[in-house]
Amino acid sequence: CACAGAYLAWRVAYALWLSPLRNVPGPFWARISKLPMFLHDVRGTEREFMLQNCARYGSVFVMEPAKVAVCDPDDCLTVLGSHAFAKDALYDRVDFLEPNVFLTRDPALNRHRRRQIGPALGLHSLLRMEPAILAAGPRQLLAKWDRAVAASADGRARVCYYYDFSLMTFDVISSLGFGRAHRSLTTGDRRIVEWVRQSFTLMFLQIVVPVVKWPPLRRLLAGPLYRGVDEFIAFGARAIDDRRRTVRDGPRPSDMLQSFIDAEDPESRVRMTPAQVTTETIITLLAGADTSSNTLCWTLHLLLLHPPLLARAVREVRAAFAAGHVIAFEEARARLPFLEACVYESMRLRPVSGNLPRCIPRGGVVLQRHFIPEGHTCSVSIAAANTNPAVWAKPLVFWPDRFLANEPARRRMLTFSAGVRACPGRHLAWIEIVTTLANVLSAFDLALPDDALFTPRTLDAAGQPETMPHFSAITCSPKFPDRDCVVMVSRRRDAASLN
Ligand code: HEM
Repeated sequence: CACAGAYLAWRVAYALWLSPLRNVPGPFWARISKLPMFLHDVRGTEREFMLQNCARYGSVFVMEPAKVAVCDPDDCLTVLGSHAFAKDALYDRVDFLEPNVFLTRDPALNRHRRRQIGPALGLHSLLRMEPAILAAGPRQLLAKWDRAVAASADGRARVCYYYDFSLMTFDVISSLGFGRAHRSLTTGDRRIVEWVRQSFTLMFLQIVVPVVKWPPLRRLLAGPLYRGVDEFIAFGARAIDDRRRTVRDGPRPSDMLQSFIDAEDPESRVRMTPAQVTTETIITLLAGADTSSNTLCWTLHLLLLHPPLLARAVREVRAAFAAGHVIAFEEARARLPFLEACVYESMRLRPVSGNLPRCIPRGGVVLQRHFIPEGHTCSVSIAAANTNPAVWAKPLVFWPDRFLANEPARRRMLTFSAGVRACPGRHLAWIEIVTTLANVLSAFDLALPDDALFTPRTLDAAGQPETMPHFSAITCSPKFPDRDCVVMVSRRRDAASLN
């Protein structure tokens, strides 16, 4: 007890008088221990921690004894802009996947791999894959909702869009990455979804409780997870074998799998091994499926909470496209500026990406006039930067018009990160999100159910419609999707009758 007291006294004395961060503002307990942040992480309230402390202490504050939060958009660009701010050493703890583009902290490997996978994820190449994206994405979703409406007693189906968006985005990336049509949204086959969940859980455990990696304990503590991941990797390897056999006698499909197999780093002329191809495909699923589907959920939720904006988006879609026309991405981009602005605004206000932890490089850095020395870490808070009142007018209001014909505002929105490790999957995400929303608004009328808890009339302290609770882990997702992500769907009426 005496030892614990002495240790605590030393921690307090160090934090208040000796720490290089002693003059940086921040909550008292965060200076003393990592525990407050850890508790926010496990409770999924990291976003609140960042927003509240940014409002209270400013754009740089102490979030752990040797770590600062970065909430000013220009500072975020400084940190994200160069490989000098390497990813946090925590990423090294994950060892069940080959070194890959997402987890690696090595700038050389990251650049090399981005040159290999980049072309497949570029807009031109994705537009060639668009028929497959639309088939696994919006077309599949529309067909499912059509069947639900047809089966309903009164032409109004009650749909939980959280699960449907989630299965749909898994189907899109699985189809492109494993080389055959995946239709879990239609068939209910959740094998790949389960494997992805197991991979996420194992990743989390390896980072937080690294003892699960110790061979005598790994099967005991996390046996099913390791088995699931092994099956996932074997599944990817089979997909590559199958593809090699089929292209021997037939045409080369233009999908992500083929692009990854053929990808060659233009500098080193090196291609990926089959194991690397599988790992990168798994990484795109981990990085790209939940992020895209949760963004769809937040956008639809926000539109349902703002009926005049929803009606405006519907009018725009129906004025631009005839009923029954399946809207493709380039068409949507050219003719649906307001819908696009709604997606930007939802990504700004409800970014699904969490904090991005980085190491302070040699020589340290000055952020908001505070010198942060090397050996410390920082965490870019996308949520706080995207709502920083120094940059954004009415930061907590859902106001899509701010993004209409406003390129500088679009560039300030950090949801896909920025700089050297910015999201390489953003074009695929945009294609999925915009084509899904455009086609849904074209085909169906949407309304909140009578028992909805969050409606345009339930207002928060700032007088804005209160949004559903969320859980921030790797992405920020709805906390009670069965209760809060429900919509009544019916076939479209005349757009003119919408208010
Ligand atoms: C709305 C959807 C998405 C959002 C908001 C999003 C956001 C992000 C963010 C913030 C990062 C940086 C992470 C960090 O530095 O730790 C990132 C990286 C990454 N994302 Fe996305 N992403 C989305 C969709 C996708 C999709 C669809 C794919 C794949 C097709 C993808 C693949 C990746 C990869 C591979 C990285 C790692 C890049 C690197 O470290 O060099 N993402 N994403």
